[in-house]
Amino acid sequence: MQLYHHPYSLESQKVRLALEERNIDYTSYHVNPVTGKNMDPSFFRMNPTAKLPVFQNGSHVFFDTIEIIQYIERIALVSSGSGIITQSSKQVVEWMYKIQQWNPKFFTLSHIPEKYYIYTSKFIRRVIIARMSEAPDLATSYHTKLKEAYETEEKMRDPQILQRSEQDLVKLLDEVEMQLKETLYLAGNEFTLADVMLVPILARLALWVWRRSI
Ligand SMILES: N[C@@H](CCC(=O)N[C@@H](CS)C(=O)NCC(=O)O)C(=O)O
Repeated sequence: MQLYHHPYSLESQKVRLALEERNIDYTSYHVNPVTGKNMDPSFFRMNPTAKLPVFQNGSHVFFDTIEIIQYIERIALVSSGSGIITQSSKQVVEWMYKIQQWNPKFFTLSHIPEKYYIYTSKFIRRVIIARMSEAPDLATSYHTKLKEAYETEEKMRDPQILQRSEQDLVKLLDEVEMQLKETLYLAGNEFTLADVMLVPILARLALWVWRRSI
C-alpha cells in the first residue's frame, strides 16, 4: 500500500495517524504541494484534483480523507480477525463528518505571511501552465486547477471568507468541548478514529498560538 502525502498537510496527518493507530504498514511518498510536485503529470493522472493525501492499494485509489480512513479501518478489521478492533459506531462516523465539514484551507493560508503566499501562489500557477504543455491530454483538469488557484487568491482578499471559516472552527470546537464534558473522547470513553481526525486540527491550532507568542 502506498500513501502519497506531505508532513505539513493537515489531511495527510489525519490519514497517517489513522494508519499508525491501526498498525497498517505502507510505503510513504512525499509530494510537496509548495514546490508544485502535486502538479506532476504522474501524480495528476492518479488524482486530477492534485490534492493530498492519496492512498493506493493495488488498483484501489482513494483521495477523500474519510473514504481513506474508513478503508484503513476495513483493512485493520480484516487483518485483526480477532475481534479486538470493532467497526466504527454511528457516533464515530457522525463526528468524522462533522470534523471534515470544516475546511481548513483559508484559515491555514491566512497564517502564511502575505508576501510568501502571493509568491507561492504565482509560482504554482506557473507550474500548472508548464505541466499543462507537457501533458496536453490533461489540459481540462489543469485548467480547473488554474481556475481554482485564481479563485483562492480572490477569496483570500475577502475578509468575510476568513471570518466564516473562523466561525465554523469555533462552532466545531464548542461542540467538541460540550461533548468532552460528557465523555472522555468524542464518541465515548475510547479513543476512536473520530479523535484521530481531530488531533491534527488541535496540533495545528497549538502551532499557530505558539507562533503568535514568539
Ligand atoms: N481530499 C481531501 C482534501 C484534501 C486537501 O484539501 N488537501 C490539501 C492539503 S491538506 C491539498 O492537497 N492542497 C493542495 C491543492 O489543493 O492543490 C478531503 O477529503 O477533504
